[in-house]
Amino acid sequence: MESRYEIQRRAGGGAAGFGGGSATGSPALGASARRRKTPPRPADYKLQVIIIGSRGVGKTSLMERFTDDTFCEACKSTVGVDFKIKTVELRGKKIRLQIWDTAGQERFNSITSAYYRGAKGIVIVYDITKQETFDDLPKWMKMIDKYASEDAELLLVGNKLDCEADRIITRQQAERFASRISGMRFCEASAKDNFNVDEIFLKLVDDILSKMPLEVPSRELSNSVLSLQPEPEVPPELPPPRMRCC
Ligand SMILES: Nc1nc2c(ncn2[C@@H]2O[C@H](COP(=O)(O)OP(=O)(O)OP(=O)(O)O)[C@@H](O)[C@H]2O)c(=O)[nH]1
Repeated sequence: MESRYEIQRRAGGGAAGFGGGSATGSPALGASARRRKTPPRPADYKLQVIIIGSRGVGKTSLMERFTDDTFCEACKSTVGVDFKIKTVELRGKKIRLQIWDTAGQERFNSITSAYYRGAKGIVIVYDITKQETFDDLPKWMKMIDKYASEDAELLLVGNKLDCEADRIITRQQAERFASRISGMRFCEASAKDNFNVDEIFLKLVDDILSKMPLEVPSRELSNSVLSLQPEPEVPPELPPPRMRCC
């Protein structure tokens, strides 16, 4: 699939994620080291999530913050699509999450649209400091209607919450937008400050899993999401936790 499309691979990017691991071991390893190595438990599920939204809203930054806990101040624009893999455990299941980061530039729509179909979850990002990125949302919704699976979970994310002083789009505006779309959740985040980033992806995965038949006792389901990572510290200028979506 990759060779059919233009895929930009950033340093440390997704290419290594597929088929990764070194189950067969390397000749340089001693026999005892090889014996000691326990093969990782295979994933129970493989899920694909796609991140869409206008140019420069922080799609790549959100993905990289979640997968590698890194942030790039001056990133190159994504060309076509990129992806990263992260394995998470939720609801007693091991999930191999494949995150597709798409280019925001319209000229890549014919490439990126091919990745909507397989996505169980779609993160639609705008920049809270840029009106045009919010005005573009109906355009992204049209792409979803046209190319995505009907049962894909939708999450609207207002990114760059650390730039509160430059905010143009109010939380209420975005909440109104999300409330008009059936099943769409809404959340504000900051890839830069690592605020609400884990929550975005984990909540989305949890919503996807909640629609799948799982053989897990119900008492295990109650404390699944967010037990993976400690709650991020809330910077003083950010809204109190009860305002957060995830
Ligand atoms: N202040 C702030 N800047 C951010 C945040 N997230 C991303 N940026 C910056 O915004 C710029 C664009 O970020 P990207 O992650 O490349 O945006 P993108 O949506 O992937 O852009 P395209 O690939 O062109 O579609 C970069 O300079 C980032 O450093 C954030 O949460 N806060």
